Amino acid sequence: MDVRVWSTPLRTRFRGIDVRDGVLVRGPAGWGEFSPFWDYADAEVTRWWAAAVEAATVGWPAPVRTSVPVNCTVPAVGPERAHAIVTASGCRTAKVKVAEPGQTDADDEARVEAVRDALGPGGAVRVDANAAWSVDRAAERIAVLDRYDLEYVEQPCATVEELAALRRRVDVRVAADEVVRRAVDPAGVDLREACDVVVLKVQPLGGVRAALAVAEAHGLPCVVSSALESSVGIAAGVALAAALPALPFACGLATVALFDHDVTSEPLLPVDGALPVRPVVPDRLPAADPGTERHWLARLERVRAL
Ligand SMILES: O=C(O)CCC(=O)c1ccccc1C(=O)O
Ligand SMILES: [Mg+2]
Repeated sequence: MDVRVWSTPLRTRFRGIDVRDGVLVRGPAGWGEFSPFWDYADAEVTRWWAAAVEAATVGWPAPVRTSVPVNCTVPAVGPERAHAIVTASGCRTAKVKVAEPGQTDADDEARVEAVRDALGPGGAVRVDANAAWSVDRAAERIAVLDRYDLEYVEQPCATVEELAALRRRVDVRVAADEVVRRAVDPAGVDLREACDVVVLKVQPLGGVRAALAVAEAHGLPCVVSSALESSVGIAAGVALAAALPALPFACGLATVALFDHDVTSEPLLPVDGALPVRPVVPDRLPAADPGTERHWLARLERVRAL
């Protein structure tokens, strides 16, 4: 298998990282991406590797749509940057990071207000708290942020039980992300009382087919989101979104906009708020330094041996 390592700075710090890197592998069906974050242990990333193997060896199920509506992703930046990110994206839906460590409630409010202002009343604003809040805190914060009209709140609390308790107390839809993708058995998690929307990510769930099975098991509306992949990994997310029987919400697949460099001369960036369903050819990999290269090849070797 052809293996290539890539690395790029991010335009804005996201999820505590400033540089994103990973591996692309080529097989008979095309290119696959293996790019688990460095804080994931080997045992947790075998599903990420399975996603790359699927893309490279068998490809993906047939699409039922030709384009995928997407949201722009607004990191924990100030209100002016937030406004500019939304406007530049051309998207009608924005996902705003909130509850970032080191920031205040006022920072979140200013960011969400700026995003609502940039979108106008016809756009959709969702927030992602990445499991930061207790049930009480979440109820309080959601009441405040919903003054700007929220489409949903993603992973406001850490556990399924907390999400269910919160959901009884708020009117805003709840989306489940970490409780699904970090579960030992993502299809087996009992989400019935816990959420209104399920977030699906191709690499953490083990590929497009595995993610489709998770969607079917839960029988809830799904949003496909990225794990901050290069355009090769985003193409797998687009394939999943394009194969889902229903797609009622915009997907979180516009994250190549957060990269300084992509792996291709034709990045999967939104046009009029949507991504096309098309193959991606990695013809312009941003080279990784020798140390990063060695770390990825060693990690890949260890994970393939599991
Ligand atoms: O959903 C989006 O808009 C972008 C993807 C995203 O937020 C994300 C990207 C990498 C790791 C975690 C997350 C997350 O949804 O929490
Ligand atoms: Mg999330």
